[in-house]
Amino acid sequence: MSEPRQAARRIDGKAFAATLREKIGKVAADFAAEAGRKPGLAVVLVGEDPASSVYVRNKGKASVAANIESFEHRLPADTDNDTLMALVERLNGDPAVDGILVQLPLPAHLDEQSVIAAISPDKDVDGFHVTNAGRLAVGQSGFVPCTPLGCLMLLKDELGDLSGKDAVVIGRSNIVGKPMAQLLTDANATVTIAHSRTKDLADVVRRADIVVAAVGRPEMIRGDWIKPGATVIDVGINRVPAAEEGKTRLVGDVAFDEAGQRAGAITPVPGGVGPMTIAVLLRNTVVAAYRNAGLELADGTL
Ligand SMILES: Nc1nc2c(c(=O)[nH]1)N[C@@H](CN(C=O)c1ccc(C(=O)N[C@@H](CCC(=O)O)C(=O)O)cc1)CN2
Ligand SMILES: [Mg+2]
Repeated sequence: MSEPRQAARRIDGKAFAATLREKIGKVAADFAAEAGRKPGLAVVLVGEDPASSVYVRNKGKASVAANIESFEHRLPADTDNDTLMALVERLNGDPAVDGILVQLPLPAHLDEQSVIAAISPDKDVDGFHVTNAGRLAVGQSGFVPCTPLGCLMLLKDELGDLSGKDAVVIGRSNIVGKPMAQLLTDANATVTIAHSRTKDLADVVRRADIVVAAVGRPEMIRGDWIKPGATVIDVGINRVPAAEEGKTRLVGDVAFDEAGQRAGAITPVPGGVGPMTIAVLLRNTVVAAYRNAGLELADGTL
């Protein structure tokens, strides 16, 4: 008779992010002592989307706690492209601002791509500018999008060397799936990118030692798709109706309870990948500050 399986280890992204933020705070203080000013992060929010408002507020609070100057710009929902571009241009030229972030999604009448393109690549701490996407693709140093870099940090902490591991990334967005696949490839994993047209997705996932789910569909990845012992990173944040009338709850793209019976380790939602996004944003901002000030930050410090 086979032994009942041990439940998967829960990868505590919240705790990992807290430790990282503390380290970033110390490096930011060192920067301030050397440069005579704190690193600066400008966050731009257009409109009043409730979730975006919370994320922007959290970014501001996390910045201040990590010795980073926070510049918050809240613009009305009917802001036009020219006004937004003029603000981005002003921030590009502001020496107190090391990082610029425009909170997404933007209202539908604004063109996200042209706004991202207007941000100076050297202040693009989200890593969304084509210049930074290109730098990542060809192995030059630039800014890497926060969510996939946070996932890589959790994976390395959990597994150590990723060399030769079979990894599947489910989702091919410019913000998560594509950069995630690039980072895993650079870490010498063997990477498959799966998406909505992938045939026999369950079988593709069953071969993987590492599963990164970033599809935006609640609990789509089922427990019996998971190879026993695999490491599962769930990027999904989906709000679904809760059992109690009128309430909602957050779930990932992975059916957590099922997958937790087979995985070796798994990130929860909430408390897994989400908190890493903001911690890595602060990290990228401090790195930007050192670069923009022409100061040396030793490799591997952050
Ligand atoms: N310009 C950007 N826009 C957006 C990004 C981004 O990285 N840059 N990412 C998301 C939103 N986001 C940060 O902006 C973000 C999302 C979720 C979390 C997080 O910590 N989530 C918690 C749960 C939160 C909740 O209870 O609702 C978790 O997963 O534990 C942080 C940041 C889209 N836009
Ligand atoms: Mg649009």
